Amino acid sequence: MRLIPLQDAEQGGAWAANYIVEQINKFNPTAEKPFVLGLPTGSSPLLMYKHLIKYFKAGRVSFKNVVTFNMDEYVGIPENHPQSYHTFMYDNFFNHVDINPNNIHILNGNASDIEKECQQYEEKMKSYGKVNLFIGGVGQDGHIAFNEPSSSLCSRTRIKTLTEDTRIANSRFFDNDINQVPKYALTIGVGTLMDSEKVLLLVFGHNKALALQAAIEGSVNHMWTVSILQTHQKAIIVCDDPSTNELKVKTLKYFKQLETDNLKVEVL
Ligand SMILES: N[C@@H]1[C@@H](O)[C@H](O)[C@@H](COP(=O)(O)O)O[C@@H]1O
Repeated sequence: MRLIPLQDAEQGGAWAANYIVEQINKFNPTAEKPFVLGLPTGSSPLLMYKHLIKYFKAGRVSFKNVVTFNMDEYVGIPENHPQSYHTFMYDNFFNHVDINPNNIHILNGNASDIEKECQQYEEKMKSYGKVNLFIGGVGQDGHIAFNEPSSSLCSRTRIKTLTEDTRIANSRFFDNDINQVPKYALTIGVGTLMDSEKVLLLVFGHNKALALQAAIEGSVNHMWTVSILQTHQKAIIVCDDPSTNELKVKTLKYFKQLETDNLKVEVL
């Protein structure tokens, strides 16, 4: 696993956006052979999207031949609800770039047959071969997508019950009222994420320090689903300074030395 310890979320967002641009351009996608990109929501990727839009407008990247799959979506709120992940993605990214709407995939949390919806999502992903790069965040309890503690580390796309911790954390988007936060979500599984060719996680803020420690220094454990990335061949975690609070000084020093040449951020 690579750890990219940067100063703040601004640098982290720019680093991740540059990495995505580089990966897409290197792949040289076409309509027949698109680049498949997995995408997250939440506050962690906001600056990354901001930079991606800027790089698109500067002509550094095109999303014309990029196919996207989102990680998750709430169950039981309308697609056009201000806090749905559909709304988030169009407002913060899709409406500002040249992506073909037919190439956008987001789970339908209002599907009448949830099981079928999840199975078709998996099949659609497989129809492209694999996801080339999945971007993610992490919850305070170490969840990736909505794979809450004790999720099977081999899980596939399915419905999950959100923990109280997650609902409290996400209530900041719902007038600080936990009762407005949906109880369920559809989410890709841990296994689904692990099938991606590359995974890049964004971890920012002191409230993510325990999750980052579990991810880097802990043992692989279903109570911290993020820890499974230790068994992925090509995983990168981009983090800011406050999120490293629980790491050993030695651990942080080691990664900083390893990545000396890669910690310069091009915020164009
Ligand atoms: N399902 C999402 C996760 O995919 C995300 O990683 C997490 C952290 O969000 P934030 O980046 O806002 O801290 O929130 C939600 O629970």
